[in-house]
Amino acid sequence: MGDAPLLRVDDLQLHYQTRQGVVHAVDGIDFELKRNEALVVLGESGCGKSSLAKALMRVLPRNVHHQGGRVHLGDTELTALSDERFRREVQWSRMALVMQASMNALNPVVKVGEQVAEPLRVLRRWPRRQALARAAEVFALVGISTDFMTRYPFELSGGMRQRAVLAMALVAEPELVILDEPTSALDVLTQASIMNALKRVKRELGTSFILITHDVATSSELADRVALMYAGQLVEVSDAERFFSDPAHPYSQMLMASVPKLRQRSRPQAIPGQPPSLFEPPAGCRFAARCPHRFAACSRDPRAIRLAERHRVRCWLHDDTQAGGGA
Ligand SMILES: Nc1ncnc2c1ncn2[C@@H]1O[C@H](COP(=O)(O)OP(=O)(O)OP(=O)(O)O)[C@@H](O)[C@H]1O
Repeated sequence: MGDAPLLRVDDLQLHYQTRQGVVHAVDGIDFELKRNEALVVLGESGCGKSSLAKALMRVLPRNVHHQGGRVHLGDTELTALSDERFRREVQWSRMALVMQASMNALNPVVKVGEQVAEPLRVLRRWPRRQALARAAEVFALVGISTDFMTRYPFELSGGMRQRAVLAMALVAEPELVILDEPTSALDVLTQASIMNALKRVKRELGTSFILITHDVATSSELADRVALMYAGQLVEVSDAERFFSDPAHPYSQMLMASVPKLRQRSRPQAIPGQPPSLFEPPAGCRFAARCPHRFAACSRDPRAIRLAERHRVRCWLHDDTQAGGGA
C-alpha cells in the first residue's frame, strides 16, 4: 500500500456544449500523484487547466456535454460516487479546491475566522469553540496573525484574503488540495510568501497539492512533479527537476525557452502560432502545426510514451518504433 498513488486519473474527459459546437476542454488526461507530492499543471490560457480542476472536484457548469474517465482517491473511486456522497465524504474533507479569484468570494458580512472554521462545523459538527481553535492553528500555519480572525474580508489585503481562503481549504486536513492560479492576482513578493506557506503546509501536514498555473517561475518553488497541458491533453508528465532542466516534449522545450531567466544571454523565444481550436481538435498530435520537429507520424495521435519511471511524453519523437523520423 505504502507507495500506492493518492490520486489516479484515467482518461478524464470534460466537454462543454456551446452554440458554436462542443468544446473538448479536457480530452483524455491520465496522471498519478503520490501522497505529500505537489504536481504543478502548466499550460497557456484556454488549454483546459481550470476545467481539469473542475472535473476533479465536480464543480461543473450546466452546459457539460460529456464527462468521462475514472478518478481514484486512495481506494475510493470518486467517479463511482453519487453527487450526494461526493459532497458528504470527499469535498473539503478529503479534497479541497481553491478556485481562481476565490479570495474575492469570501462572504463580506461574516468574520474571517468564522468562515475558515465553517468546514469543521458543517462537515465534522465540531462545536464553535473547538472549530475556531483549530482555525487559529491553520491561520498561523498559512502565515496570518490570528488577530485577523475577528475581522471582515474587506479589512484584509488581497494576500491575506488569499491566505484565509487557503486556511479554509486546509482546515479539515484534506489529503489533496487543488489550487487554481492561487497567486496570479498578487504582487511577486506576496506570491513568493504564499508559495513558502504552501511548502510549510506540505511539510507539516503532509498534504498533496495540484497547483494550476501558467507561471513557470513561481510554481517551480513547490513542484515535485510537473504536468504540461496543451489543447485539452497532457503532453508531458515528469519529475519537476527533470522537466525544468531537460524537458522532452518539443512544446515543453519551447515553453521553457520562452521563460525569461536572469542569467540568460539569448532572448526568451516566443512560440509561433496558436493552439488548435478545441471545437474540433486535430486527429493527430495537437502540437504538430507549431512543432519544428513534426514528421509523418504526427498525423496520428501519439500515445503516452514512457521515457522512464514516472516520465511520460505524448510525442512520436520518443517512440522507438518511429526511430529516425525527423528527430
Ligand atoms: N462553461 C463553459 N462553456 C463553454 N466553454 C467553456 C466553459 N468553460 C471553459 N470553456 C472553454 O474551455 C476551454 C478551456 O477553458 P479553461 O478555463 O479550462 O482553460 P484554462 O487553461 O484554465 O484557461 P485560463 O488559464 O485562461 O483560465 C476554453 O476554450 C474555454 O473557453
